[in-house]
Amino acid sequence: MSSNPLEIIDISNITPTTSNSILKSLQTQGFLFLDGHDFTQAEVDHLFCISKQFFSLATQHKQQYAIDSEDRGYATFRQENLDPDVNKVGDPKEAFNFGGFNFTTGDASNKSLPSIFTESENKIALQTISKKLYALSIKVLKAIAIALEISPEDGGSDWFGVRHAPEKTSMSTFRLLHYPSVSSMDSNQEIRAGAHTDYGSLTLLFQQKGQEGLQLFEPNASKDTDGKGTWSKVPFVESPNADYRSSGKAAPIVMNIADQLSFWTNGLLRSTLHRVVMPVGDVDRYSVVFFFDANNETELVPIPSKLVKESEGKGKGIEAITGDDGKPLTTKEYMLRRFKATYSKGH
Ligand SMILES: O=C(O)CCC(=O)C(=O)O
Ligand SMILES: [Fe+2]
Repeated sequence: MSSNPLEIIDISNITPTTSNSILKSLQTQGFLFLDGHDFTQAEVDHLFCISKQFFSLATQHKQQYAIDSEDRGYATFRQENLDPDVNKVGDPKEAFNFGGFNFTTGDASNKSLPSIFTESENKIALQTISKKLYALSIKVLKAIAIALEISPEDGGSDWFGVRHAPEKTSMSTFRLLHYPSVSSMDSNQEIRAGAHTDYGSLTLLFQQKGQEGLQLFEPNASKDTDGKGTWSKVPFVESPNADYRSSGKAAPIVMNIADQLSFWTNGLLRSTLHRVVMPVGDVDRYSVVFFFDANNETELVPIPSKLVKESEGKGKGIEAITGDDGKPLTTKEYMLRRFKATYSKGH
């Protein structure tokens, strides 16, 4: 197994120690592995099976569900470009986005869905997974609120919870991704997903053994790099907990901080640059990503925390994204700005 640069944190119980370890990893690397979640391996296998079946459909069929202005639906090969300054032809991948969630039911509100996602067993699996992803994200945000010592008068450990209410609209997106193998592409391209930071609150990611390629950028990770930083591989890891492995729990889930949580904390938490590179062998990569965002009208204002106050002016703070009129942007306004720059062919 390749070496792992990230902490693996068990979040089955949110204690002050767990909360502080989460905060520390998110301050230094912006990435970590979550263990002690309640996803089973069978559930994750089913999810990847649904994904594979969808992507194996004819392109013409998939394009009937073309991505819309709300970022929902199918993005075809090379439609998305996460690093347009460097990549002129778009990323060599395809994706399907579910959005407009009601997390109390787990239902997305895409205008139409291919039948593979609505067949009863698959539909129930997708609803269950969406609800679990919501619950896991809220749990992590609660731990972050505890570590940030937000006082009860200011909202306490529910500070994030009220801004990520399950039934209120948000831009949260559940995304299936497929990066075709090199041979099927006949290309020398090395990057599968260009370098970028994510846009919302936090991101959760499932990947499969033998299909690695995700890398994160670590500034000044090594003295050899002249202060420029290095790209570190994010491997697939098994749980270090033998009970979890033997009881059929899924492997630890990759988690990273996205831009808005970085803004909210005056840059105390790092929204880390990451990318996906080609694998060593000739393999496809399937990954599943959950981008979790605050409710649409949430204003991007600093979190009432002493730690956040102390980092004012030190990191990428709110001032970097306030509108020209000096008013704070809302979550949705910020997301729409970023989407505009990401799609090479538009929606
Ligand atoms: O496929 C992956 O591992 C990462 C994808 C990603 O970073 C993204 O879609 O934002
Ligand atoms: Fe990303």
